Amino acid sequence: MKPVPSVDLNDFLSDDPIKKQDFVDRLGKAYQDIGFVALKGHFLDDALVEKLYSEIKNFFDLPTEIKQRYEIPGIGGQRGYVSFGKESAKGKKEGDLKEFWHFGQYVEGDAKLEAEYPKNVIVKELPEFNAVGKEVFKMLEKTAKYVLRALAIHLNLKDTYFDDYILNGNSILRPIHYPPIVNEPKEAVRAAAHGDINLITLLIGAQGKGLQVKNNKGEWVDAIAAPDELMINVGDMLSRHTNNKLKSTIHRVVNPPKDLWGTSRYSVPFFMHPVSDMKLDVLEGCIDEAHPKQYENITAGAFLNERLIELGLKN
Ligand SMILES: O=C(O)CCC(=O)C(=O)O
Ligand SMILES: [Fe+2]
Repeated sequence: MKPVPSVDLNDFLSDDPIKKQDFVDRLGKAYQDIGFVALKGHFLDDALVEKLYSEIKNFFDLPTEIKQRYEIPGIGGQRGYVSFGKESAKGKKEGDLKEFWHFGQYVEGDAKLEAEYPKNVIVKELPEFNAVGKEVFKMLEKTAKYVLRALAIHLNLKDTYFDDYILNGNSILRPIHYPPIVNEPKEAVRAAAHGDINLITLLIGAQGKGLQVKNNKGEWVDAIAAPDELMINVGDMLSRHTNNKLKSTIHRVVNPPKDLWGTSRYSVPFFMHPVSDMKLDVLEGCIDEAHPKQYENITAGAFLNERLIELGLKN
C-alpha cells in the first residue's frame, strides 16, 4: 500500500452522495492516520503549472543582487524574496538549504484586512511571474476551500464552517528553490523536520524524491505524488483546533544522494491561513473524557506571530 493515500476531488464535487461521503471518509481517515493525502481533480491545469515552473525558474535564475532588492525588511519574510539559508526549522540553528518567494492574499472588498497585510511585491523584470503567481494563488485557494468543506463534514460541523474564516485569509504561496549542493552540508538539510503552521498546505511539485513524512510508527517514508496530484497536509492550526484529531505530521526535505547534488529542486507549497481573528480554541466536539482539551485558547494571528519568531523570520 502507498504510504500516502490518493483521493479525487471530483468525487466530492459530484452530485452522488455516496461518492461525496466516500471522499469525506477517506480524507478524514488519511488525516487521522498519516496527516497527508495526494489529491487529483483540483483546479490547476497542466498548462498553468508548467507556466508557473517556467516563471519561478526565471526568477531564481536572476542575479543575487537583483533578487535581494525584493527582500523587504521588517515584514517577517511574509512577502517577496527570502534569501538562501535564512529560515530555519523551529528549534534548529542551521538554516535550511533553500531560497523562496512569498505571494500573499489579494484582498477584495475588505479595507481592514487590506491595511493589515503587507502588500504583494512586484518583480519588475518579470511581469508574467506576478500574473501567474496570482492565478495559481486563486486556484489553490479554491481547491483548499472544498477540502476544508469536506473536513468540516468529517468533523460534524456545517460544511461551510471554514468559509468565512478563509475569505481574504492570510494565506501564502511559496515557490521554493533548493539550489544544487556544492559543499558537503554539515548539519543542514534542504528543509529540516517541521510541522506547518497553517490550517492546511497544498503542495505542487512533490513528484520528485525528497519529501518525507514521519508515519505513526515514527519511520520516515517518502511522500511522492503523481504529476497531476497535489500533496495536501494538515498544519498546526488545524490540529490545534481539532485537539489533534487531525494530525499535523512532521515532514522534511532530505538532501539528494551525491550523484544528484548538481540538480535543483523546485516546489511550491500554498499555506492556507484563516484571517488573524479566527479563534483556534479547541472545538467542543473534539473534547471528551478520553481526549481532554490539550491547548490554550489563541487566535490565528497570535499563533502565527509566535511561530515566525521561532523560525528566525521575525524578532
Ligand atoms: O519542498 C517541499 O517538498 C516541502 C516544503 C515544505 O514542507 C515547506 O516549505 O513547508
Ligand atoms: Fe512543510
